[in-house]
Amino acid sequence: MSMNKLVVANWKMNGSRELLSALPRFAAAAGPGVQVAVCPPFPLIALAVDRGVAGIVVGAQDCHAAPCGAHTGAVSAALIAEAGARLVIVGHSERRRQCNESDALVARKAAAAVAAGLGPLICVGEEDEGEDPGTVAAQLRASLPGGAPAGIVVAYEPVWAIGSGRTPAPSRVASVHAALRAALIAALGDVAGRAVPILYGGSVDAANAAAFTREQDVDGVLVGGASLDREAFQAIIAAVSATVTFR
Ligand SMILES: O=C[C@H](O)COP(=O)(O)O
Repeated sequence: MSMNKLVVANWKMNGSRELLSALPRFAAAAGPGVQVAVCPPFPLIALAVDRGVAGIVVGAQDCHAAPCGAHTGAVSAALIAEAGARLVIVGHSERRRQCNESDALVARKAAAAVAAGLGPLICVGEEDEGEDPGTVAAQLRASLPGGAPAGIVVAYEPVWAIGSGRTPAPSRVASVHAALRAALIAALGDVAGRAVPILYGGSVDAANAAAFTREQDVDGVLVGGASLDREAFQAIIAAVSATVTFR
């Protein structure tokens, strides 16, 4: 049995057409059982897909909750899927903060993603260091789409760790992930709840990535700043690959 890992790059409002030339290098760094995904800004999604790099999944960073309509500047999940993306980040803390996105809106966006055939990567995380893991689990419960949604990924991103160079101890990440796993099992049932990958995000780098992904229920990492540096992201993929075990 393999224990697979997922390494996701969130370029945020960064990156360039030129940086897409690094995709083959990222794919080459992934060992067996490791899937790499890259989420560039919207204008680069179709370009990234058109590169046709085997082993790289392309994703978006947000979608609108409505299937279509008069929402100037917004992008629907269906159009993201048509561009060739396979997943979409929803509920990132930067959008929750900067765009006042609520758990209920995140849940609607996740539902829109599922309806369009995309896997929603739902982000949750506490604002302040040391908050009860139950707070994060409650945020996840309120951010999940209804029904029996397919393709969900969850990312635990403590807000205080994002872009700060500070990280929680791997054991703290493991305890939050355990609470998130329990919430997923309660909401989706045992089999579906256990199948959802739960990623850690927040100041992940090549030096700490392996320590997180060795923990129980840490199924990969969501990487911001370090994913913009070719060498750094390649090293993160390699470090996570080294933690994959087969038995
Ligand atoms: O989506 C990525 C996270 O916000 C983490 O960003 P960071 O790796 O720059 O801390």
